Amino acid sequence: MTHDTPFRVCVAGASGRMGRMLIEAVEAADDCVLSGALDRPDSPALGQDAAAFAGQHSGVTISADLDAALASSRFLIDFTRPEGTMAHLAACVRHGTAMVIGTTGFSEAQKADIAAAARQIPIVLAPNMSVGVNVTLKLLDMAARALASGYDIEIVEAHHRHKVDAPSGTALKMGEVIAQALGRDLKDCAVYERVGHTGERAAGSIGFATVRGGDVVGDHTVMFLGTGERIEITHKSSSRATYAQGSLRAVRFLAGQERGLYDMFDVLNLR
Ligand SMILES: NC(=O)C1=CN([C@@H]2O[C@H](COP(=O)(O)OP(=O)(O)OC[C@H]3O[C@@H](n4cnc5c(N)ncnc54)[C@H](OP(=O)(O)O)[C@@H]3O)[C@@H](O)[C@H]2O)C=CC1
Ligand SMILES: O=C(O)C1=N[C@H](C(=O)O)C[C@H](O)C1
Repeated sequence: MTHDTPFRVCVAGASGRMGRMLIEAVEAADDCVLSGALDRPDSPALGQDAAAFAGQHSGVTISADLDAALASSRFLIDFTRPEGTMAHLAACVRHGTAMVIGTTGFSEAQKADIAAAARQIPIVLAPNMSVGVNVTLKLLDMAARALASGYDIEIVEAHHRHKVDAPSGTALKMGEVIAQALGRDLKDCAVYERVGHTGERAAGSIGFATVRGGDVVGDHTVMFLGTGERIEITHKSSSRATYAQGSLRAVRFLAGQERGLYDMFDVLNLR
């Protein structure tokens, strides 16, 4: 698929935290135009101008009419909830619309459905669109290989009080990258909670801890805990703009793809 600029971009979850950030980013980008803004049928935002929250006028009205929005769009950026994304996915396949999916919390079956849809349309799926987090994933791969024995690995993440899934998609991806670097399967070594008489730490496990509160945009720390020393690799987001800018890089990348499932390593040439 190749597309002429400006890229016609529809944003799902238009009145959400990320939806608003994405609408501002699309409006500000020279090579993109906002062609649709979607929200749920019961959303109080329906009928409003998509940029009204910022005191601006985009000329695009927030609607729940998926087919109408996709008919005039070549790309859908979706940061909603898994059930929303799955409904949008089916419609994008019908319309041949490329998708950037930032939603987290998918089940294994939902991930398989996304991979199946990517046989027909191009999709970028990533739990974190920021350049910094994706570079951090590469650092973690290197650290895990170098510290493969003698170091216990724990992943701690913190997010705002409104986040509904845990651990974060980013923390899970960090766990997957580390497990893969160590030749393990995260499913076999992840420990998601500890309470009561837990016994000693299981050798080779990867532990997760979740903090929720306030307006934390997104903090992730991976600890490699050895004897006599520990290494901590931390990424902290201070603005959602980095996720929005990463999403627009994904749109530009998808403009050159016919079909297939990609992630931000593909977009950022980090593979
Ligand atoms: N990949 C990345 O870089 C990032 C990923 N995320 C992920 O993006 C997602 C959204 O985060 P955030 O913007 O903070 O969440 P918000 O709750 O602020 O926004 C979600 C939006 O999606 C809408 N929505 C919810 N359910 C559905 C549905 N079933 N169908 C259609 N629309 C729906 C909401 O509408 P309503 O308000 O009416 O419910 C709202 O407009 C989360 O999964 C989060 O983890 C977040 C930041 C970065
Ligand atoms: O819900 C959020 O806010 C975020 N979600 C993503 C995740 O689950 O990893 C990315 C980022 O951490 C912000």
